[in-house]
Order: sequence, then C-alpha cells, then structure tokens
Amino acid sequence: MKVLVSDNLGEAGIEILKAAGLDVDVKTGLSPEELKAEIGPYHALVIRSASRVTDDLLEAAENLKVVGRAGIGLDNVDIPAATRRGVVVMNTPGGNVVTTAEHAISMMLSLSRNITRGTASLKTGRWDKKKLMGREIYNKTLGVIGFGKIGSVVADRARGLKMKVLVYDPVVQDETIEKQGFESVRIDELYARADYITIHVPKNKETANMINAEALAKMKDGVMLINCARGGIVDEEALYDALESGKMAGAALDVFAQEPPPADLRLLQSEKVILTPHLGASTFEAQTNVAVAVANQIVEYLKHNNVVNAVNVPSISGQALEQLGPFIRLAEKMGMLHAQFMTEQLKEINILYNGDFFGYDLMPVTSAFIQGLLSYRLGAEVNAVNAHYIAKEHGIKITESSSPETTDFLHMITTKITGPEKTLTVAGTVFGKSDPRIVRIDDFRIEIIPKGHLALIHNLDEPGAIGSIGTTLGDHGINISRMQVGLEEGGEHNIILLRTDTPISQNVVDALMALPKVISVRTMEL
Ligand SMILES: NC(=O)c1ccc[n+]([C@@H]2O[C@H](COP(=O)([O-])OP(=O)(O)OC[C@H]3O[C@@H](n4cnc5c(N)ncnc54)[C@H](O)[C@@H]3O)[C@@H](O)[C@H]2O)c1
Ligand SMILES: O=C(O)CC[C@@H](O)C(=O)O
Repeated sequence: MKVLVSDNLGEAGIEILKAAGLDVDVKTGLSPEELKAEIGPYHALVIRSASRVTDDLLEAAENLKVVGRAGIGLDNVDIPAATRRGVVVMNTPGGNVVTTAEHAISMMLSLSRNITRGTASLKTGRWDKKKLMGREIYNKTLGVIGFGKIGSVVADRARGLKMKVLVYDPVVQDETIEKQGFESVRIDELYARADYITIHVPKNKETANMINAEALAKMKDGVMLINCARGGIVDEEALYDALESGKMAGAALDVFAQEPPPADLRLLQSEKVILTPHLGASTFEAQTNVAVAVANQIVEYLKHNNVVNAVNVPSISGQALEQLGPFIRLAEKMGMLHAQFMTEQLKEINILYNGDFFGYDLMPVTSAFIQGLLSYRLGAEVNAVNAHYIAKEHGIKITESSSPETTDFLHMITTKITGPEKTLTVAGTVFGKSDPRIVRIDDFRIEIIPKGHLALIHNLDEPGAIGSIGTTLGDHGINISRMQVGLEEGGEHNIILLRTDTPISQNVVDALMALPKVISVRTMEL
C-alpha cells in the first residue's frame, strides 16, 4: 500500500507509517496539477491545510482509499466528493487543541502589551515607550464565541489569568458552561460586555462573516478581537474600518479569508493588527500529536479496516469494533444474500435490530448491510463510506429501527427488502462472540453459516425428492457439507438449504431443475 504525504508532517508520523510496512513518499509543495499527476498509485493521502483535495483531484486518485488530515480543519477537502467516491476522510481532533488555545491567549497578551509593535519599532532604532502604553487583562472580560474543544481551553486559561469569562455557544447547554464556572450569555450581550472577544467556531454558512460591520457596531468601544479559528468568519474590510474609526482598539489574526492574504489587504497596513501565518497549531508538541494520530489512523484503516475519526463514515474503534465487528460481517453477508435472491428493482430496505447492542450506534452495521447488498450489483466501488449515498442516489428508502426486546436470540438483525412485486426477509444472529448465522429466510427457519457455496431448492414434499437431489449433486462430483430441510407454510413444498464444498455450476442447476420433484433452484456465493 502506498501513502503520499503532500504537506509537512511530523517525522514521528512518517516513522509509524513506514514501520507498518507502508510505502511512504513525502512530496510537499506540489501545485494542484502536480498533485493530480502524482496521486494515481496512492492508497492514502496525508495532508495538512496546504493541499486541496478537490473532486478533480479525487477523479485522478483511482486507488485512493483514505485522506488523513493531520489537524482539525477540513475546508480544503471536498468531503461530499470523497464520500461519493468511497474515500474515507479522517482528521485528528484533539491533537492541537491546547496549542491553538495557547496561541489565542498569546495573541491576546501580545496585543494588550504591544509586543510586536515594540519589537518592530526597536528594530528600526526607535524607543517608543510612551506611544506603546498597554493594558492589563486582569479583571477584564473575555467573550469566548464557541465553547468546543479549543474555546473551552481558552476560557479555562483566561480564568487562570483572573479574567471574567463570558461564553456564547448556541449548541452547548447553559448548565454545561455554568458548571465549568463561566457565564453563558446571548451573543449581543457578549458583544456589549466583552473587553476582548476570541473566536473558536467552525467556519460554516452560519459563521461565515458573522463578525461583520453590524456585529462590530454592537461591541464595546475599545474592544480587542482575536481570531485563531478560520478566515472568513471575520469580515476583514469591516474589521479594518472598525480599527481605523477607533471603535476597535486592536485585532489579532492567525487566519485569513485567503491564505496567504493578498498583499493589498488593507488590514496588513494597520498598526493595530498583529498577525501570524496560520500558526495556531504550529508547535512541536501539537505537530507530533497530530502526525502520530493521523499515521496510526491510516495504518488502522489500511491494514485492519478500522475507521477512526472519520468525518464521512461512522467511525468505530476499540471495544466497539470488538463487539460490533461480528455483526458488521454478518450484515454484509446478509446484504449479499438478499442481492442474490432479489433480482428485481429495490424499493425499500428495513432493518430491525432486536436486543441490546451494547449501546453502540448501529450505523456501521447498517452501512455494511447496504454495502453487501449494493456491491453485489454495482461492483466494488460501493463501500461502507458511500453505501448510504449510493442507495439514496438509486431512490432506495432505508429505515432502521431497534428494540431492546429479544426474540429467539440475544441479538437479532432482521432485514426486509421490498421490490415492486416481492419482499424478502432475512434474519441473522451471532452465536457466542463471533459466530455469524443466518437464522431465517422468509418463513423458513434455518441455521446456516453465511459462507461459501449455498443453494436453496424448493421441491415437492414427496418421497425420493431429497435423495434425487443428493444423487444428482454426487453424480457431478459435488459434496454436500451441510443440508437443512424445512417445510414451507401450507405444507406442500420443502425448502432445502445446501452448503457445498465447490460451486454449483449452471449445468448442475439445469440437471437439478430437470428432476421431476424440484420446483426451483437458487445458488448463492457468500
Ligand atoms: N488556527 C489554527 O491553526 C487552528 C487549529 C485548530 C483548530 N482551528 C479552528 O478552531 C475552530 C474551533 O475548533 P474546535 O476544535 O474547538 O472545534 P469544536 O467543534 O470542538 O468547537 C466548535 C464550537 O463552536 C460552536 N459553534 C458552532 N456554531 C456557532 C455559532 N454560530 N456561534 C457560537 N458557537 C458556535 C459549536 O457548538 C462548538 O461547541 C475551528 O474553526 C477550527 O478549524 C484553528
Ligand atoms: O495544519 C495546520 O497548521 C493548521 C491546523 C489547524 O488549522 C487545524 O484545522 O487543525
């Protein structure tokens, strides 16, 4: 398996990839065209924020299975396009949280005490002691917008500096914020009361340009703003105007609408602005953390099919994988079984989970079922990442429900496929810790390991029927390793489920069909 590292990645991560036996190439600073020309043979792409993973790039990435972002932000990745093409996109939340929070605090302190302006003026031979009068942050009010991983660390560090902290986050409950000792307020109150405002929200439709002229007008005179989140959350022109008018006393920016910012960006000329070139996550510690995390995640996925921290497929890891893994494998086989039975158009998929599935989200199991079902018809491009998407694209309705009630088994998955004319129900369970079994096909109760060559035969419930089937298979050199016979509801037909050591070819099916007591034969490969 080949891994391309197209942005700077901590050495520790590269070592992990190599130690896992992966073939690693580090090629940084490639233009989009160069990256497109290189990507073809690679199975994994490791990026930070410089490489752009566009639909166009993905089209050329014919072997790509996973994009790993050493860091959090994924605004340089076309996630829907990756999903459509079955490429897992993963990031490493957590690894650079403290570092970025510390950067925001550093920016606030630097801004308050004119550290950068003092440095610059001294280097030009000046002694601007009077001009560069600062302000204390002690007892001042910090408004934190976004109380996620980074915002909550910033709030905690600010408390340590004896600041009063106000928090605005429409998602986090007031009680959660208050329990941690901070005051939860609405946004306008934060604007009205804060001496410093620091932004820690993701950039999305709602937050793009959220700090615009209107928001700036609501802020306290002399406020200072820190943005170590994403460029484009702050309207750079409106910010420049607020600084020029004296409404705002200073701003610290680590991120820009365009990176690097254009040389004619007016903000670059303002004395009241301090700037860093997206350095929020740039410490040795954070880069080691994210490099190690992304490398381990890629190894887990490429070598063990274990998806960790993915943003476009339900992630599963550790204990969850141990407990759900057998059900995931069972569900995929059940999907394959359905696909071979139900040859008509698919309209609807219903999945019912009975029993206690250890409290886990069962989405990975459902995805595996859909993957098994659709990949049989549509080929290997259907995988757990894009299975839901492809089903939706084909107009197939999917409903999933679960009930803690157990039936005949501790855990049971019942899947029903509806086509224009027929329905098919298949149920399965796992015996012990990892022994999958199909236990029902429509009303036929069975117990079969979903593996190998199977045949389902309908025959008349008359003496000699089963014997003639066994003899015909034997005449063609096919050994039956397992046979189950059931009586269909109503009693006229038998259903025989056979497992054979070798596949049953079409000429054998024809020979079976020629037997007077055989009504139908369907073979399956699981
Ligand atoms: N400068 C850097 O190098 C650097 C490094 C890491 C992360 N980041 C950026 O920092 C930001 C925060 O990262 P995080 O890991 O803390 O994310 P997170 O997902 O843990 O937290 C984001 C928080 O913002 C809240 N939020 C969403 N919309 C909001 C809105 N309209 N108003 C107020 N709150 C809102 C969410 O509820 C969530 O609690 C992201 O934009 C991330 O890309 C930058
Ligand atoms: O890789 C970087 O330096 C950017 C980090 C940061 O913006 C992130 O989103 O994790």
